[in-house]
Parts: sequence; structure tokens; C-alpha cells
Amino acid sequence: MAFPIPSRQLYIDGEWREPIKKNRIPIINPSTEDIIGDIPAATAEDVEIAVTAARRALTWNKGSEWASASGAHRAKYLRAIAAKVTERKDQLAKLEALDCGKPYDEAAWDIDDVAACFEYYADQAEALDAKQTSPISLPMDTFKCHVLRQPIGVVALITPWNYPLLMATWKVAPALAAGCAAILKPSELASVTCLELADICKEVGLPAGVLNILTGLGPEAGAPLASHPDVDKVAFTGSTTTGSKIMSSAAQLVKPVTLELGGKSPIVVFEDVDLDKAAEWTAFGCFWTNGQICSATSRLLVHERIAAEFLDRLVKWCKNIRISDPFEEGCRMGPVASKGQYEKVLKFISTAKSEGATVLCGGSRPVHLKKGYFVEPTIISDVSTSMQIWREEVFGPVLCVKTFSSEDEAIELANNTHYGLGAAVISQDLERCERVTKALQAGIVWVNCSQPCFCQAPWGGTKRSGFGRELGEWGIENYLNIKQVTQYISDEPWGWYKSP
Ligand SMILES: NC(=O)C1=CN([C@@H]2O[C@H](COP(=O)(O)OP(=O)(O)OC[C@H]3O[C@@H](n4cnc5c(N)ncnc54)[C@H](O)[C@@H]3O)[C@@H](O)[C@H]2O)C=CC1
Ligand SMILES: NCCCC(=O)O
Ligand code: NA
Repeated sequence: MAFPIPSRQLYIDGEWREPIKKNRIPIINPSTEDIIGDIPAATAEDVEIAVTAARRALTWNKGSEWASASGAHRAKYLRAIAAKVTERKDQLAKLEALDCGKPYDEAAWDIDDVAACFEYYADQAEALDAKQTSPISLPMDTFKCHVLRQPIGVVALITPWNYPLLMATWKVAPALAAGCAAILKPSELASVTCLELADICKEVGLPAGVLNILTGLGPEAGAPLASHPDVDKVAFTGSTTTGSKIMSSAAQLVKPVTLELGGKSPIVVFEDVDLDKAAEWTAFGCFWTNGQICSATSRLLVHERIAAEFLDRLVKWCKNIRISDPFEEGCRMGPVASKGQYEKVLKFISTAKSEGATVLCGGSRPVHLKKGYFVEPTIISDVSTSMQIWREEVFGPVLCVKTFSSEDEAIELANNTHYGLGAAVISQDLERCERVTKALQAGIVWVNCSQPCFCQAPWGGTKRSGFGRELGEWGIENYLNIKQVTQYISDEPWGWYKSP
């Protein structure tokens, strides 16, 4: 599809700014492998300017314009951004489909979620004003106490390419609601819509420096941002390897981080399910977003009594997934996001085969698509718990399968991972679902579904999937300092020491 990609600069201090080193990074359309534009490449020099701008925005007019303004004041900007996102939904969805290969229908859904998330955090910003005055009851009536919730300060938000604008929004919206000033560093593999967010912020007159958007490479732009001494907090979504690096550099300055990292989430299908309903959720849980979801339920555990019949149904559902250019009518799977990702996914499949696993369906490029980073929905069986395909995140459309014979065995296999982001359980027995839910080591459990995500509910992982919770009322807490204010209200002297 020919669609104009706006040519943008870095967004710093409310203005477009060419990177100091003037470098740019090509934008590649993963459906065609064509270069369709370029984005600016920030380096440490630009990070320095952006951090200074953010710091100034916090303290501008003693903070009265932003950091110490009311939540209601900031909410107006968040609502204005939401309205502009909705107004530009079609353009943003098209750009996102071009940039990261998402089916257009999914991209449009994501843009709705972006607008809803800005609206939600506008509500949370308003709610913050009411919370500021609520007293804390103390056991002594000579004292009164309340808590002040104040913005943490300048925050670095580093985000991935699988949901380019939505993952940025999960951080930008609560950070701004809290009164922080932010520097967003989206993934170099899909930054286009984040630069359009900058354009929207300009249009709605967001105060200068409150949100700065630096596109660029991880080591060149992300690393100096994360380690900058004047950045008060880092919120990161991406690979566990990069998350660990960010945590190490933050540790040098005792800087708080929240990390939303990889996963190898299980989906447990019991013997009492409706086979078709369960098969569709299993496919959606792993193949939505072309399989590139941190919470993808990419390890299927199915009861041995129904395994053969269930897998037969599941393969039929998978063969029916329309894989095509993201703009074709009815597309339900596009390409993976980059050449690197394509090669990585195929390598995972070949390693699985060489380790003795069986490819039940898929496993390669679809024959009808000669160009683009397309991989068929792939199901791999005869898997053991020592195999790479069982242990490591693929971040592509690859599901691996094991069977179980009892609830206890299912739980043990489900928890047999270093990760702990998502998990799903499918059964008509809701008591069993409740037992299994409690036993699963994960931050998110889906019952009789997999992946639906609402900005009202907390999101985040355990184990090596990271820590901290985004979204919901927890999302804004990530960007607030809690300050205890205790006042002595008695007219009597304290009277501990003998009066001189
Ligand atoms: N949990 C999730 O949502 C995601 C997981 N991944 C996993 O990570 C693998 C690699 O994908 P990448 O795009 O390379 O992920 P990545 O974790 O390297 O990139 C995520 C973000 O971190 C930035 N970054 C990279 N190195 C950095 C550093 N040293 N300091 C600060 N920021 C840095 C990147 O520029 C990007 O904005 C994928 O194959 C997938 O398995 C990737 C993206 C999202
Ligand atoms: N549905 C949102 C998934 C977010 C993530 O992959 O991190
Ligand atoms: Na791209």
C-alpha cells in the first residue's frame, strides 16, 4: 500500500529537532522488505538536551504548569491527546501496519486502546486530586497525618516494537497523569507512530518538555538515557537481556525501575472443554500480533485424553488463519517485524527439529508469499522440558505442545519456566480453574480465554518476566513518590525533656 510516511525529527522541548549527529535509521516495511522512509537517530548528545528540557518542564513556574498543578489540569491534555488519536485513528493504524506488519484490523484495535488508555489516565489524574487530602488515622489524637502523592520527576520510558504506540501509551499516559516529565525512547524497529504522537502533543499544546520523544538505537540512545544521573526512574518493556542491563545501570544510582520482560506463558487445556472454542483461544493466545506478544501463551499443555482430537482441530483452525499483507481484507496474520526476528524464529524451528521435536503444522514461509518476513502459524509437538523451544521465548508464531494426565502435573509443567508473565486455563469446571489460577506462577491469568487486555486491570510479571505493575490504578503509582506528612496538632508542649 502506498501511503505517505511523514518525515520527522526528534521531539524535544516541544519542538522538532534534528539529531546533533544528523544520523537517520531506515524504516523497513516487513511485508515488502522495502525501505519506506527514515527516522532520526538520537545519541547521548540529544539525550542530554532532552533530559535538561524535561527537568526544566518540571520546575517551570515552580511546577505550577505541570508537576504541582492539579491532576484535573493535566487530565485536560490527556483527553485532548485521546481525542486527536481517535481523529487520526485510520492514519495511525495504517502507519503501524506498514511499520511493524500488524494486520490492519489489529492495528485499528490497538489505536482504539491507545485513546482509551489516555482517557483512563485522565480519570486517574483527576482521582489523584481527591486522594491527596485523605487522612490516615493514627493511634494518637495529638497528631494528624496524610500522604502526598508527588511525581517521581524525570522518567525514561523505553518501549518495544510489538505494540509500538500502545506500549508507549501504557507508560506515557500514567507518567503524565502523575505529573512527571518524560523521555520516550521507542524501538528503532517501529517508531513511526510514536513520532506522530509527538505531532499530536504539539497540536494540543502540551507544555514544552513535558514529553520528549527520542528515536534511535538501544545502545546509542536507550543506554545513555537509562543511565543518565538526572533521570529519576526507568520504565522498560522488552527483552529480559536488555531489562537486566537497564537494571544493572540503574542500580549504580539506586534508581527505581519497572521491568516488563519476556515470557513463555502456558495455556492449560483440560479434558472437559468445547474443542473448537478452546482451539480458537489457543490459536489467538499464541498467534495474535503475529505471535509477538510478551504474554503469548506459547506453551500448550493439553490433557492426554483429548490431545489427539484437540490437536487435529487446532491444526485445522491454524490452517484457516489468513496470512497476507496486513492491508488485505480479512488478514489475520502479517509478517514478523524485522529480518532479524524472521531469522531468529526460523532458527528456533530448525533447532526444535534437530532436538527431536515434530512440526505438526507450519514451520516455514507460506508458499504464496515470496517476499516479506512471513512465517506460517507453527505448532511443534514431541517436546521435552529440556528443549530450547520449551524454555526460551520465540516471540513469533510458534506454539509448542506437551500433554499431561493430572491437574498436578499440568501445574508443574505450567510453572516449569524461569518466566512468569501470563498463563491461561481452559476448563468448564470453574472450581478447577480457580485452583489452577492460584497455583500458576504468573502476573496475569486468563480463564477460558487468552490475551484480552483492559487498561483498568494490572499488567506485569513475576520471576524473570520482571516486576512492577502497569495499567489500572497501579500504573500511575509507578510514577509517584509517596510522601508522609505528619503534623503535631496539640497546643501542649511535647514534654519529653525536662524544660530548662
Ligand atoms: N517483552 C516484550 O514485550 C518484548 C520482548 N522482546 C524480545 O526481545 C527480543 C529482541 O528484540 P529487541 O527489539 O532487540 O528487544 P530489546 O529489549 O533489545 O528492545 C526493547 C527496547 O530497548 C531498547 N534497548 C536496546 N538495548 C538497550 C540498552 N542497552 N539500553 C537501553 N535500551 C536499550 C531498544 O532500542 C528498544 O527500544 C525479541 O526477539 C523478543 O524475544 C522484544 C520486544 C518486546
Ligand atoms: N495486549 C498487550 C500485550 C502487551 C505486551 O506484549 O507487552
Ligand atoms: Na519497521
